[in-house]
Amino acid sequence: MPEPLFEKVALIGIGLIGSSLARVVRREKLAGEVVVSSRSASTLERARQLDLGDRYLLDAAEAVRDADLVLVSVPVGASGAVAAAIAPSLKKGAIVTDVGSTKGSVIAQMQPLLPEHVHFIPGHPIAGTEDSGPDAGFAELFEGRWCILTPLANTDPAALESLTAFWTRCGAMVDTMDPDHHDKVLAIVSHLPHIIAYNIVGTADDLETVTKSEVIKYSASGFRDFTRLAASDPTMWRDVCLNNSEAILEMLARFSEDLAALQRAIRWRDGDKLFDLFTRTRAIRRSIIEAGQDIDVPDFGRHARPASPKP
Ligand SMILES: NC(=O)C1=CN([C@@H]2O[C@H](COP(=O)(O)OP(=O)(O)OC[C@H]3O[C@@H](n4cnc5c(N)ncnc54)[C@H](O)[C@@H]3O)[C@@H](O)[C@H]2O)C=CC1
Ligand SMILES: O=C(O)C(=O)Cc1ccc(O)cc1
Repeated sequence: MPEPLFEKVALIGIGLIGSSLARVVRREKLAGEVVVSSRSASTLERARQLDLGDRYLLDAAEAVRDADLVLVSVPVGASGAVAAAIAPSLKKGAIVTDVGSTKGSVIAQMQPLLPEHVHFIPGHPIAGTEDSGPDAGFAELFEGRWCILTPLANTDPAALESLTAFWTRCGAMVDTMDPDHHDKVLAIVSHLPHIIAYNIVGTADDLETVTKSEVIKYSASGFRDFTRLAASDPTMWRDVCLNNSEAILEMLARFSEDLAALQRAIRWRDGDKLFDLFTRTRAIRRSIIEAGQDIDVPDFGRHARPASPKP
């Protein structure tokens, strides 16, 4: 049987991502002891009912005491407050990591507050759903998905190796990346799609000439796909927008320019232009499927395990 990778793991935040980590850590026996901490007593009680850990503490500072691995899974805007709370009780040599969707801002908030005697290695699993809270998590969430680590200039290679081994045992494939580059890449592949979804669903909701019941009744699958993303957690996405604003605004500017070009092609009945764009974008979808990254998020959370990644 494989050895636990860490003696004590502390989970700060036990929502979709924290609880998925708790479940996979338990299933794969990656830790001798799992300590769960949450800001709210009701969430902590729910985590206890779901049997997500060995101990449950409202006090994050108490939870991280003696922990070898600290996993921070809170909205990115709360990263600084969590770092301030846990800093005084972190064990020498502990690995502190996070799962936040933005990296530059999380590093700016946490790094200055964490003691030099810990290994801070920011991270981001590219895996999730539109649901939130401890009931929403599942052990298979990270299977076949990428986890991006953004080590800092002085990151200890042995600590990076341990964290890489951890994510690999959670089922993920690990890549390392510069934090600024991470924020640019994620702005286009994740943050903009959510913003576009929030916007189109908001526009439909605001229409005067089409009623809300018509939007619901006749929603084609294209619109329904947008509503899934637009149902994502408001706190989390407010924080993503405010904490990666530079990259998001840069990508939105590009997006708006390209949308204006598309609008122009429609107005001037430039069928060739439309056909060329739609052909190019169809090829992207096919490449995603070939790469085995076409996991159907709405289904695998609730009904079935994800398909194994293709080699
Ligand atoms: N939901 C998703 O699909 C993904 C989310 N992420 C990132 O993971 C992190 C957690 O997201 P989820 O688990 O989805 O959120 P969630 O809403 O399901 O859980 C958030 C947890 O953080 C706690 N929390 C909220 N505000 C807090 C505060 N001010 N101080 C301390 N704790 C606080 C909540 O009590 C809860 O336990 C976020 O940074 C998000 O950007 C990363 C990948 C995917
Ligand atoms: O639900 C979806 O389609 C997602 O895109 C999930 C997701 C949300 C945020 C992340 O930082 C990573 C993955």
